[in-house]
Amino acid sequence: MEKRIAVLPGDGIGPEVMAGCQRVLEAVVDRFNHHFVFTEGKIGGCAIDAEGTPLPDATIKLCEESDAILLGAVGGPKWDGGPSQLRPEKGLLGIRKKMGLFANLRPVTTVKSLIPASPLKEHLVNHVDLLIVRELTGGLYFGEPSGRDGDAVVDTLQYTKAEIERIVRKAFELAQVRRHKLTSVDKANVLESSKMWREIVNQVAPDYPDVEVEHQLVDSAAMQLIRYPEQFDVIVTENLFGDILSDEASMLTGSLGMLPSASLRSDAVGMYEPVHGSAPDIAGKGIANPLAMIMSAAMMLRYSFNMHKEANAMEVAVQQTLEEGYHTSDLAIEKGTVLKTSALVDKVIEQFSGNDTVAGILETYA
Ligand SMILES: NC(=O)c1ccc[n+]([C@@H]2O[C@H](COP(=O)([O-])OP(=O)(O)OC[C@H]3O[C@@H](n4cnc5c(N)ncnc54)[C@H](O)[C@@H]3O)[C@@H](O)[C@H]2O)c1
Ligand SMILES: CC(C)[C@H](C(=O)O)[C@@H](O)C(=O)O
Ligand SMILES: [Mg+2]
Repeated sequence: MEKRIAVLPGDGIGPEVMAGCQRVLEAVVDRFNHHFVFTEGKIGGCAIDAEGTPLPDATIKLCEESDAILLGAVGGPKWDGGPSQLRPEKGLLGIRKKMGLFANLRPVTTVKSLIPASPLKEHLVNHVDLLIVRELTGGLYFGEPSGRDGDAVVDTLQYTKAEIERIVRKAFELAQVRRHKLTSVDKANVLESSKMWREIVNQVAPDYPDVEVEHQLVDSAAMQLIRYPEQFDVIVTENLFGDILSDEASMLTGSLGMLPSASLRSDAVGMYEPVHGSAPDIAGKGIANPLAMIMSAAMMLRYSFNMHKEANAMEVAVQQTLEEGYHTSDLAIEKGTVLKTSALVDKVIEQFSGNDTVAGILETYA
């Protein structure tokens, strides 16, 4: 099956993890006779340098004409301090908005071999498997007015009922196919937007009688994620809270370099982006963890292309590689082997021929 994939590597470690991800994808599709056409576009700092804008028209056109988008990361100190329209991050926010990608799914799953190294191991032995559903095209990131007026500064937190309802319904639907629990996170003791958010969750809840609903205030939820992470199945929350809670939750897996994400709308088109950023402190060293990017591509196979067996094979390959002790230096595995980015990608690819579990998945479905 032919699929057109827009590839936006971006800045810093973005191109490093994207290169690895594409190699794994090519290894997977070879086995299934798919035909993926990868077309590269510029976004973020590299686009500012080349075209004078973080989101060139050509990149928007490429994304609009593609079946799915892979995004590495944008930003870095080189572009800090410029005017706000010339920030790499504007390119990322712009493409999310332009493509209407309102639902950002950020799964957090612990890996067995990483648990012994965690200070939270008592909780992680019960295997944490939660999903943060972050609203992605509204809230403080996009509200107007936003800007400065002399010594005053303003950002606006704005949502419509329709924007809240569509993300809340998406989260309920996801809870229905998981463990039937939804935690809505807000700041309803202070914010009017959160009060409306909570009302809407309660209004639509009767449409999903098989889902248990609870509300948590965001400050307490941040604490609960560390104290008792097994309590969560699906968490739904607004844009900024979701941004912060997902970086926090990444530590349950051992590294920010482990968290993938899918940015979705109502049809099959989606953008797949690791939760992490351009990691300027390690960029260019060849040591970035490519697994978040690789697992984001697995989400693309699942959500945009309906290729569940291929997605399973990619995810199992990643798990097995870690179980065998191979990892990048951001993770701590007892008696493990630290590898550079491209050597770890080689190990993941080897799983497709060498590992019984992955080979089994491939054989069963091929
Ligand atoms: N989606 C995105 O494009 C995105 C997301 C977050 C931040 N950013 C941008 O990235 C730049 C740097 O931001 P930051 O330093 O606050 O966050 P960051 O996520 O880039 O890095 C935070 C820390 O995590 C480490 N890290 C992140 N990803 C890693 C990986 N794959 N492997 C190993 N270690 C990894 C980094 O080395 C760093 O120590 C900023 O310009 C920011 O705006 C972009
Ligand atoms: C770079 C930034 C705009 C972005 C966000 O806040 O959405 C990032 O932190 C993320 O989590 O994807
Ligand atoms: Mg973030």
